[in-house]
Amino acid sequence: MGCTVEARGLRKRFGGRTAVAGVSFSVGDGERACIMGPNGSGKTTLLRMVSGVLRPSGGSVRVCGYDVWGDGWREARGLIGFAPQDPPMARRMTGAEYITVVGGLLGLSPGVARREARRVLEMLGFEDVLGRVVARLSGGQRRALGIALALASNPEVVVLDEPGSGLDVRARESLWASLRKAFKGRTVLFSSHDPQEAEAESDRVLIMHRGRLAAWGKPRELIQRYAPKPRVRVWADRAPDGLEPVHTGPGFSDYLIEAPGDVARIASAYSGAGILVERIEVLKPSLREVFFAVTGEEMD
Ligand SMILES: Nc1ncnc2c1ncn2[C@@H]1O[C@H](COP(=O)(O)OP(=O)(O)OP(=O)(O)O)[C@@H](O)[C@H]1O
Repeated sequence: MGCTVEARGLRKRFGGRTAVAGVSFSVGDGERACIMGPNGSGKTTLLRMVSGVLRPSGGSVRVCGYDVWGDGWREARGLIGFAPQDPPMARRMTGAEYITVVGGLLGLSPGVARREARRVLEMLGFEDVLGRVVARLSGGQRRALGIALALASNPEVVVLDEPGSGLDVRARESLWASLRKAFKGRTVLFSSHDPQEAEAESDRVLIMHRGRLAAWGKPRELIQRYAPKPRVRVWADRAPDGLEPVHTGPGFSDYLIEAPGDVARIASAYSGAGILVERIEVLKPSLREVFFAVTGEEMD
């Protein structure tokens, strides 16, 4: 199970606005790729184009060798399961009706759609949503229903738009524990705002910034390439002269730790200047630092 996804020069314009500005990447058979980026950077637009839901303004995407927006669309669509961040659902339907009606639009028989969706929902611990009315479901429960539908057709490629968003840490961990089982062997693309989630759950990370690909690679390689050194963040209402921060924000300054003793040297520069330090934290190299290094912006 599983197959490759290859995007070449994918572009999307909405009126005069460019949402995705020529993005190329490939995800190998059975790999899990995470698309990271701030709000509005083009993640959803990219995932919708890859899934065959939104027609690109230019470029191409192949899934298992089939051209999603060309003559292979029928085969490609049958191989992809897409779970939008906020799946459109009629509020008066029950979860089970949603699965059979929308599953039917995707070509699934009612029996297969219900059986497979129930199997996935049991794995996710959300089987009770089938008997409940959509209007009474939480955002997380609706997302679970969307994910169950995406997996019901037993797709080779699974595309999930921010599966973990809006969930607290514990709910997100339990969702991922189940997703890992449900994914087995499949090629997966998902988007996330969370660098920790990206690092833990993906083999490759694609960082989007203003519709472009700012960096692409394995998490460890990206960290090694863009942010190999730890930083120390000092929280104080001002910074002393003579130290060179790599980054400053409201109430804090960041300094690179380049040699043993740097943290003590920085702390004593603050105390020597008579500045009261509220807190000092060491930021280990992570995708958060990579994101900052390649885009010049902090992840939210
Ligand atoms: N249907 C649309 N019509 C017009 N503009 C759109 C449409 N969809 C997206 N955009 C614009 O395209 C850009 C990228 O949006 P997109 O939703 O892909 O970003 P995103 O990275 O997924 O953001 P978020 O993290 O907030 O979900 C934004 O400027 C957005 O306003």
